[in-house]
Amino acid sequence: MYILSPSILAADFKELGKEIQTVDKAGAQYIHIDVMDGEFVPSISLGMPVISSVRGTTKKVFDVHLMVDRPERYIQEFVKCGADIITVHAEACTHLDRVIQQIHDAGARAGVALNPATSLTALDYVLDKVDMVLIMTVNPGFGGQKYIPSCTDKIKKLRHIIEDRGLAVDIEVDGGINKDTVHTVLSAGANVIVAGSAVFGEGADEKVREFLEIMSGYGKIQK
Ligand SMILES: O=C(CO)[C@H](O)[C@H](O)COP(=O)(O)O
Ligand SMILES: [Fe+2]
Repeated sequence: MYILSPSILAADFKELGKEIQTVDKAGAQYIHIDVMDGEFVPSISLGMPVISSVRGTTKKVFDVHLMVDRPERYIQEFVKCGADIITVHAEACTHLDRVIQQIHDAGARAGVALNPATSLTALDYVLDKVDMVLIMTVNPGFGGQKYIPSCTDKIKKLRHIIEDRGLAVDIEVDGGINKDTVHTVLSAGANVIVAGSAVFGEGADEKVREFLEIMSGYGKIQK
């Protein structure tokens, strides 16, 4: 099933609730929320109070991408403020297996993100324990960057591994996804599409519909 997860990093923060409702009404199934700590990545974005305050604006899935060192410190709090999926970076966790367990114990779905330079082998012993893998298609930390072409092969390889092992793990892609690059990642095997700067701005509702229309050419769209 194909899912669109607009990244609010590119939204107008003074109208955040309305921006979320616009993409919700247009059919986006997830809302992608980027949390940056100024340590794991250079920038600082937003945290729990913002997530709590927009939680009431939509019933859609909050897809929280933690670009945070040692995320085990915050899992329970993010679930409490409304996260439905929590994705942690393999590079930020000393005990990745334990953090995945912690996310599930807190009642959320668990994702693991890999930076462009991180090998798929980081997933060898956890792939059967996660709900989603996030393949970063830019170096994390900022919106509006260019898609890194070497990530395409990684998405393809991961799709083969998931199929070979008979698993039902979603492949999310994040960074530089627009109406051109989305074809590349969909053909490679991604099924959860994050897009920030290609969605928010003028006509966000129309852009969501355009993405969903493209995605429907590859398979069933999740309702
Ligand atoms: O995780 C992220 C950055 O680290 C964002 O989700 C991503 O960059 C989305 O922005 P864009 O679609 O503009 O590239
Ligand atoms: Fe993200």
